[in-house]
Amino acid sequence: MLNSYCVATYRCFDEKADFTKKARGIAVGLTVGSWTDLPEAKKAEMQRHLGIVLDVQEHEPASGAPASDRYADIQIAYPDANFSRDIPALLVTVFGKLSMDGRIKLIDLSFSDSFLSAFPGPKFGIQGVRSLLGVQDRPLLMSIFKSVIGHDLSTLREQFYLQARGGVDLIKDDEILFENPLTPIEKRVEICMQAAAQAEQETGQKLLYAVNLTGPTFSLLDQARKAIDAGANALLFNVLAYGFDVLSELSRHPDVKVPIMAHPALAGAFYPSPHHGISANVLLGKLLRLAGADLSLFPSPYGSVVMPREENMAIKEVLLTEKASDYTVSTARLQAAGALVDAAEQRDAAELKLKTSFPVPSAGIHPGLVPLILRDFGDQVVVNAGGGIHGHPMGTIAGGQAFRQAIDACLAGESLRTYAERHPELKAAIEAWGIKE
Ligand SMILES: CSCCC(=O)C(=O)COP(=O)(O)O
Repeated sequence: MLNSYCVATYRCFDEKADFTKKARGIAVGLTVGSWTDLPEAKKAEMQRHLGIVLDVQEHEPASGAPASDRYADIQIAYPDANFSRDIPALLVTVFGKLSMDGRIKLIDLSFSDSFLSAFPGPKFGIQGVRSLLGVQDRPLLMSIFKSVIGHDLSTLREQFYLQARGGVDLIKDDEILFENPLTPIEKRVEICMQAAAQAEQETGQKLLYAVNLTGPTFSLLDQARKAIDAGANALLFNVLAYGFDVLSELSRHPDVKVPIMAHPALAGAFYPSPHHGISANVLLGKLLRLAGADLSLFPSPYGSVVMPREENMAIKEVLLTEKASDYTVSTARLQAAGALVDAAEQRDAAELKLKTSFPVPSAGIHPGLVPLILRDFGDQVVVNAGGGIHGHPMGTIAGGQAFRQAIDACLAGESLRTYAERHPELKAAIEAWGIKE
């Protein structure tokens, strides 16, 4: 019987393992359990459930490096017949027990067309977010609420207004602001949207406010409805504390009519080790886009909490790509490895049906980093800052303005330093934080 397959790529470290044997062990162990001991008749029956080794690339340690650096990149194809069309089932299949079995990291995932088509992906995507804001021709700017715990609604309103007046396109809640008696979600949305309307009258600029959707899982949809009914036009969600499936269910729900911004809280427990966990491009890229995040936040290579640049570029690539081949594995490749492929289910489509998601490199961002951000990410990026806006020597409004000026300077092809001669807010920001080139 024919089949379709999702493919996991692992980096596996071992000083002396037979990696080909290890790969076969994974392919059989995580699918049918045992193979060589099965009678022939049973093998025929189980064939469509059997994992297949697609590739094993061994890498010996460089000269002078310790033997423990020896590793192999192993690719295994898993039959879709073994799991339901949801992210928990896929993750438990390909990296459930295996994630605890030695020095092994999940470094990539590809999907069959059949699996992919179970996911609508981002409801808005980059184009949808841009249309809501009416901004098509430049990178977006986001500001983060800071010092929100223990403050009341009027303080929050004031903080929101100052951020909005600085010319930011989006404002997000701090991820540590939960449901609380001082600033409950509907009240928070109400006063912040009033401040947004006031600022819009003065600046002519639209704004999205991503309110933090928190609480027990089963009450999240009601919380989202409450926030949206109160006027929320975006949601912030701490995806990894809940799981990808919770995002997936929320984002596809018809009542959730606003973009969802995924916060990376807890991601450091998964991606930074070279030997364990899930790589950043899978965790904060492919899986978030599949689960429906319209925007994905992650640490940048330039600021305070850093992620290596190549990992940032890999996340960007998978959030922005429109090529189906970046998310799928080719039918021919599977067939060459002996897989019994159903070409209609696997399908080699040219274009990915998922909308693109905005990359949001974050943490410790100040105006002097804007040239680097735009060099690496181009126009399809959200420049995001908390301290880099509120900590501006001339205040929060000037903080937003300095960022907008830095973006304008880059788009005009002018250096920040010369642009700053005519823009005091940018000048003050550069004096405070410098420029990184
Ligand atoms: C680690 S990525 C998330 C960034 C974030 O949520 C944040 O609050 C960053 O604030 P900052 O003052 O460093 O811009």
